Amino acid sequence: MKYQWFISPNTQFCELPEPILLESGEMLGNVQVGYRTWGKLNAARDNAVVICHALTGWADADEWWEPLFGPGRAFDPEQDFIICSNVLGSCYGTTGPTSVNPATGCPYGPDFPRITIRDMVRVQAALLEVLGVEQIKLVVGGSLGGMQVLEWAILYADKVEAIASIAASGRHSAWCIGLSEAQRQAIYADPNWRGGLYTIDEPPAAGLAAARMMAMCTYRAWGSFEQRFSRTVQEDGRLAIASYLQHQGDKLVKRFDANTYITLTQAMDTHDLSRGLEDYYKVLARISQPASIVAIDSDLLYPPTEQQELATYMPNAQLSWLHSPHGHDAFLIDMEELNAILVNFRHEQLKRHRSNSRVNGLAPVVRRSPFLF
Ligand SMILES: CC(=O)SCCNC(=O)CCNC(=O)[C@H](O)C(C)(C)COP(=O)(O)OP(=O)(O)OC[C@H]1O[C@@H](n2cnc3c(N)ncnc32)[C@H](O)[C@@H]1OP(=O)(O)O
Ligand SMILES: N[C@@H](CCO)C(=O)O
Repeated sequence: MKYQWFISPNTQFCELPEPILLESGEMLGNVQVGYRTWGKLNAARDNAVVICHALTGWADADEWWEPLFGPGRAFDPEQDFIICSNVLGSCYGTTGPTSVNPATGCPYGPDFPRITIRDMVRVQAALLEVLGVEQIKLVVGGSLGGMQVLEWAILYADKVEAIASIAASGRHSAWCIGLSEAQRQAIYADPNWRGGLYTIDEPPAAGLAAARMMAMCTYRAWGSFEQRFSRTVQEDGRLAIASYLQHQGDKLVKRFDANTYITLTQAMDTHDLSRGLEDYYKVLARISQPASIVAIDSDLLYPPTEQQELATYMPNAQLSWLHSPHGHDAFLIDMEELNAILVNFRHEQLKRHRSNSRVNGLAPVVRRSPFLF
């Protein structure tokens, strides 16, 4: 089987001018970022909307969040300068385990450094610096994207005007870490894994497929599987649910890399907004931007209690419910409902901005410090 990287022809690339100091203390040089933009940066350089993607996502947000784009929708290229970049450590155009390590001339593979959500956000911030963005209207994302959103609010508090974090938590739970570890062990158990030093023609496909099958069960919900598959047996004799999961596993293997899966799930496991700072609840209290916290009522992976906690301790947060039978992945499925939540939040943000401008007079345009943290 041939590995196929799906990097869309629309992807743009940026070589970051400076190395990135990772949270581990390691310097990562020659960082390339794969990204997309829609709309134009305005003269004040303050109309940016940053979209952060989920675990196996990529920069083409107008594909996987297509109904959220357009006039009057959550993201309007006539008004917004919308940016979505592939995360650090991924295999869709940004430096990660499949990239060539300049020190060896070979792909990093398992030697790619351990990274964190903060490292991902610092890479995004460095890209925005290159693009000339001064101020960000909104940072938005679901799942892994939602974790990045929350880190953005803390790391770049002076740049970020509002956030929308969907189906995410402020620190990865034991439940999530346990599920991720089981998925990684499935990859390690594949004889082709070879400590991560597999070849492009013999990847640990069975292990990665099994990991995806486990993950898919956590991205959906009991009711949605019952409704869709029940105990149906297909003409080929397989249970429909088994056949569906096998299909999802095979599909991921054709578009994703096992070392990348390990790198990104390990990064998610480091997620804790309070790491190296102070008490977790005090850190949540620091997030003072207007925040839309979206909970999916059927989410088994990041259950609503986690978003309720975020909204309780973040001083300007509002909790919205995405009612769906589909579980965690509802933010990629029930997009009209999600769009309505985000449109409503953005309208309120605009009203607040206008009434502040009336009270205070128009704020002068101030040249702010660069994005470097
Ligand atoms: C925010 C982000 O950045 S993430 C970026 C977007 N993420 C992704 O695209 C990740 C991968 N995709 C997904 O997670 C999902 O496909 C979603 C959430 C995007 C969409 O979910 P859904 O529309 O419910 O797709 P669903 O889970 O039903 O899968 C449909 C597939 O299963 C197949 N399928 C359905 N039933 C069966 C069955 N019994 N046996 C075999 N295959 C089956 C369908 O034929 C279809 O195949 P295809 O995708 O190859 O055309
Ligand atoms: N379905 C998402 C992961 C869950 O957020 C993805 O494949 O990226």
